[in-house]
Amino acid sequence: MKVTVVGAGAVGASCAEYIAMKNFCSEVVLVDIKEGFAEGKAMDLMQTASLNGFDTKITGTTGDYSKTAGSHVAVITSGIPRKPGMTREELIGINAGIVKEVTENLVKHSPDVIIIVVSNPMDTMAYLVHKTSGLPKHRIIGMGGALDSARFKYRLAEALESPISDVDGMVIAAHSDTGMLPLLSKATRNGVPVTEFLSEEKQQYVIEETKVGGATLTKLLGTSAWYAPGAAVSVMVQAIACDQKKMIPCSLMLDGEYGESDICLGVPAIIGANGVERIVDITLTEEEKAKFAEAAKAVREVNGDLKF
Ligand SMILES: NC(=O)c1ccc[n+]([C@@H]2O[C@H](COP(=O)([O-])OP(=O)(O)OC[C@H]3O[C@@H](n4cnc5c(N)ncnc54)[C@H](O)[C@@H]3O)[C@@H](O)[C@H]2O)c1
Ligand SMILES: O=C(O)C[C@H](O)C(=O)O
Repeated sequence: MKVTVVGAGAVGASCAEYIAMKNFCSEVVLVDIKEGFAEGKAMDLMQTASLNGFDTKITGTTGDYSKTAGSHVAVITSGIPRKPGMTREELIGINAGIVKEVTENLVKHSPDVIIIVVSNPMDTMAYLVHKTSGLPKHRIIGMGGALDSARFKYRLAEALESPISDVDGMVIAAHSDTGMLPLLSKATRNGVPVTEFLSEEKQQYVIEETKVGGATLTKLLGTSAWYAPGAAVSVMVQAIACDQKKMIPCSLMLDGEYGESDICLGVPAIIGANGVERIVDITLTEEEKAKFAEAAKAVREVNGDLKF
């Protein structure tokens, strides 16, 4: 299994590191536009191989996409991250051009590739990849829900004062400060609804902290997060590489599912060797349905700013 990661910055390098450490891929190719940067990151990571005990070969290239030929999976992390006080949507002006160009280069050299889109605003960037790549829809997957769900579980465990391994939960809808939908109604502690343990006030705290999870870290770090995003991508790549048929919320092109069409939004899906094996239709409460529709409306407005 050959994986390309475009953008050797904070998220791209973290993603390459987690993929290598889990030892399920033969090769990871890092690509960046900054001269020598991907080569340097690849060399540094390869010098951890004997220390961390992995055999994955990591190489780097400055924009030579012929080195990515025959990739099974490609992860797009190229583009600028937000600074404190910004929204993800404000990145569209610079990132749309980068994502479009990168997509064209990837597909040219790996026509059978499955693309995982990370660059923000992610739901809109995933939509852009659909509109410009010509790839079938099961081979384009936006990463947001896997990360947001991990943050939801972190906040749930904090509120429950429980180990994170006791907690399960999922976030769907948009990967944005306002459009995220943490499904509190379905979150559990060892199979018991978390609503049985948490006061109304604590439930609201968990929801609000989850939704602004990325903004909170951006304020603390001065740039956006990378460890959990890298780990989330590695889980998705592993689900494809090992045909795990794992249920992961991902931003996918909808065609009537959840009442929406011609938009990429976070929904639960089975991820395996073919990329998206199927979208899972779960029952939402009336309030959740309304919030999903509201998130779709906001993402559609941002999509309207795209020029193809
Ligand atoms: N979807 C998510 O959950 C999620 C999570 C974290 C970050 N992000 C997004 O991922 C993106 C990257 O974040 P980061 O922290 O790694 O930023 P970063 O600045 O550390 O890295 C981005 C890299 O992209 C490279 N790049 C720019 N244009 C390129 C091009 N045309 N071809 C190849 N490489 C190019 C840059 O040189 C840089 O090294 C941002 O847009 C950020 O908002 C998304
Ligand atoms: O918050 C950001 O801008 C980056 C990313 O989308 C995240 O959620 O960490």
